[in-house]
Amino acid sequence: MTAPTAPAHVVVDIEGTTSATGFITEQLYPYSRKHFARVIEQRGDEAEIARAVAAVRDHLGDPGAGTDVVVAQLNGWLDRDEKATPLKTLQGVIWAEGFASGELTSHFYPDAIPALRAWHAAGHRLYVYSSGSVSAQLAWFGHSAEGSLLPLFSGHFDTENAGPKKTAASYHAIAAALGEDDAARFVFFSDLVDELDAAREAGWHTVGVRRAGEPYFDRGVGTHPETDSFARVDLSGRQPVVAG
Ligand SMILES: CSCCC(=O)C(=O)COP(=O)(O)O
Ligand SMILES: [Mg+2]
Repeated sequence: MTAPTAPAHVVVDIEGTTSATGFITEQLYPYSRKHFARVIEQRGDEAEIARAVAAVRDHLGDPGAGTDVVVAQLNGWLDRDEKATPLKTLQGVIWAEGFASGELTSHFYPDAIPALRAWHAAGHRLYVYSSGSVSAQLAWFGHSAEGSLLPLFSGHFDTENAGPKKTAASYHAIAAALGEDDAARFVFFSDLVDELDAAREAGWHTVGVRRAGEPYFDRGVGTHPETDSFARVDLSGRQPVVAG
């Protein structure tokens, strides 16, 4: 029998975990709202955009829905902060434009980047699993105040390539995509207890990130190990340890 080893795959959520939800809802959400119609009209032939628009029309049960109807649906999801995959896909495309032009920069809690760098330097492989689309993730991590963090990451997962975050099957899908048979080699960081429960059900280690001022702070993280900072998390042992 081989001895259990330290978690090798560190998977992080974005909103409420590496980054402030308020920054995303106050800066990125209005930016996407402003550009939905233009992107659909001007770039609607691109495969990713066409797929997302078709998914909105499917949802509406109206294959001929015009741009105004599609945009109304997108804005409705945005108003309710529903993490619908077509909304997230189109936001990702729009935000990528904003980051590329310099209109947007990403936000990270002060402890996040040093910890990500340290875990990467210690040999852990880092991944993102977020409701934000892979395009959005690439733009976000590619444009931090400290430059691109993308070299730290070995892969990106979203609700399109892995599935919904509150379902254990999605965590199994990520492990399968990475060719990792041992679920205990994963540790997932999130601010949302339902996501942590799903990861735990799949056999992963979990760390609940509970930062003051975040929307899910009062809800707590159930029985998952809890931290208010990445700096308190030690990943050198068989399971993550949060310093008291
Ligand atoms: C810049 S990435 C996009 C953030 C976003 O739209 C989102 O829904 C993130 O949610 P999560 O908590 O799953 O990271
Ligand atoms: Mg989150």
